[in-house]
Amino acid sequence: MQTTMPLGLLGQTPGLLLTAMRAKNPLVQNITNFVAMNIAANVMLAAGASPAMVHTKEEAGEFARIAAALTINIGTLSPDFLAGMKAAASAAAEAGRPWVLDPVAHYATAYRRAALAELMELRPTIIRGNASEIIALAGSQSSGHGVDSGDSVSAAEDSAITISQQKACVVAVTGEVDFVTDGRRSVRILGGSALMPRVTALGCSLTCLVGAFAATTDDPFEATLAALAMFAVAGEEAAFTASGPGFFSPIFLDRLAALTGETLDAKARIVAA
Ligand SMILES: Nc1ncnc2c1ncn2[C@@H]1O[C@H](COP(=O)(O)OP(=O)(O)OP(=O)(O)O)[C@@H](O)[C@H]1O
Ligand SMILES: Cc1ncsc1CCO
Ligand SMILES: [Mg+2]
Repeated sequence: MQTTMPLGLLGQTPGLLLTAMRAKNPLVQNITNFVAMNIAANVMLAAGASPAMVHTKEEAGEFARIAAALTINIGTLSPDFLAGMKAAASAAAEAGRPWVLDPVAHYATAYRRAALAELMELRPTIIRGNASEIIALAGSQSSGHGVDSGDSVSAAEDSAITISQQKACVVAVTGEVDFVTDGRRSVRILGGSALMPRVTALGCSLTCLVGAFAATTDDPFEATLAALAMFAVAGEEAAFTASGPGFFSPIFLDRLAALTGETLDAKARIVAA
């Protein structure tokens, strides 16, 4: 691991957590969007987790009591999805399970803004978004266009720290260089590929994978760091052979599946922020 972080800051390295995650094969409930459902499930299976896309209000709360972690993504929101999200997040919190929020384009419409405010009341363990989403979540002016970011991660770092301290949660901002903070510890993760934002729903899939790691350790900061490092290394490796976004997707799945804990720790580039 190429890290300048003081060793004492990391209890479990991303590689150790990857090995532990695969051994556990955690059942993760994902209430995600229609665009992401298939790719996110494939990403999780390739990485070594057990995804279940269960969202309707009649069963989402009941299922959250069975699952080891829950992820919620507002990308293609509807009243039924929102009711399922609220039931599941409440049940996860009651059962002491971690839940991860992906606030896709929450700034775009009044309906999304109101829904996100309701979900924030249910206290996510981890929030993962792109730079525009995190800047807007802190109440600042962002330049997002639809679901895509128009801001740099570096411009979102202060917002991420503010949110993590005010809401007592881990916040991850992804982009060319990722940033993760729990309000006390902050790191940047280098790697990935410029092809990744040209394939839809990889960020949404990463949110689901964060859930799998959050089911593996009691430290949501280290869980988030491990999932982001796994994407960074597999993405960088996939880009060596991918000719464009089309072939990147299947090669990326193969790299996720082939990545060992040892290789992850050897190749991860994590820098204290
Ligand atoms: N320019 C880039 N260079 C390297 N990696 C990148 C780049 N842009 C994004 N990534 C990586 O792509 C993954 C998805 O992050 P991104 O910020 O694109 O999510 P997102 O905008 O929420 O995506 P979506 O909404 O389409 O799911 C992360 O692992 C991130 O590190
Ligand atoms: C393209 C798109 N539209 C709503 S959600 C989604 C997936 C990427 O966020
Ligand atoms: Mg997104």
